[in-house]
Amino acid sequence: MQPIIQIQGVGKTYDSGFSALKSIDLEIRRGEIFALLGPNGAGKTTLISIICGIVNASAGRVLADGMDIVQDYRQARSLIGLVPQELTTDAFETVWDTVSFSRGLFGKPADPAYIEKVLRQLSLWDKRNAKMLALSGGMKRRVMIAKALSHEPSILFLDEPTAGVDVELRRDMWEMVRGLRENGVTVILTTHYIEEAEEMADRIGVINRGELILVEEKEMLMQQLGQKQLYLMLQTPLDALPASLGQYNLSLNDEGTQLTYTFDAHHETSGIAELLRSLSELGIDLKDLQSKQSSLEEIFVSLVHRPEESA
Ligand SMILES: Nc1ncnc2c1ncn2[C@@H]1O[C@H](COP(=O)(O)OP(=O)(O)OP(=O)(O)O)[C@@H](O)[C@H]1O
Repeated sequence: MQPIIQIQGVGKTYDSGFSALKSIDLEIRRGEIFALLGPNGAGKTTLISIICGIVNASAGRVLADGMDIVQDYRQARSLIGLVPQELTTDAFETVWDTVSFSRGLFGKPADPAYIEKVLRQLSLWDKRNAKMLALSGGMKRRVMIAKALSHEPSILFLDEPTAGVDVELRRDMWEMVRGLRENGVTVILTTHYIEEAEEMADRIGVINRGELILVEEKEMLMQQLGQKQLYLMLQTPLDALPASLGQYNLSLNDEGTQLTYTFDAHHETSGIAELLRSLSELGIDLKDLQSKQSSLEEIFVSLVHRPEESA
């Protein structure tokens, strides 16, 4: 199946001479949730803006459902909904008018039943006659999503959708994004919340300093990273690991004062209970213990802070 978005050799050098994107090649699959993860200034917004026709690429091309976003701009753009980072609405307009007007901008005939459905989905129905200025920040953000969905796009871009929103709204957004995917909408979100990518995405792309440094299935990433460590601080230092603990994946550190037990976080039984029993049988007393999950965060941090780049 043809990818819904094909990004081919896309580069961007701003007028200032700053090279924000090097040469990006990426294909977005139909119906997936793709998270573009990267630190501030990595180039996420620039890439999205190019795909949405807001910023011109300096090199390369982008196809949306096979259509060139420059040559076939109108057709390609009508497939795309964009929820930008900044809230841009007319303060004195009502929610209903704002969202209906957006639909009109794409040349779609009015469809009050569809607008109602979107507003209800986003828990905005009760607020339909409220003026934008009277809404809370979270509600305004919901309106931005409603606007982006108003013309029934098959691709939705969410640029930092949950930056600065409360936990409840974040959950609602995730719920909504999943609902959209069930209806066949492809969702591309940018985030620097690793938790968000972990929770939502089918695939993850990591972008740093204008380069796409990794694109991977989330499950694969999590499997590779699905290790957990348990640190056991000992009352009395050990000279060496007792032979009877050989069955456990253990290492002795910090001059014999700490045992590190590594286990598979996805395995049903961690082996922790047995290990603690074995230690107790050997008379090894613990001062403290701590567990740590190796997470997407770690791979992300290690990827974006590669030693050769920090030099
Ligand atoms: N119009 C512009 N002129 C010059 N440089 C720009 C312009 N717009 C963005 N940049 C620079 O390009 C780089 C990438 O910016 P971009 O907004 O794409 O990053 P981002 O990954 O979306 O970051 P954030 O998470 O902070 O939104 C940054 O260094 C930014 O300062």
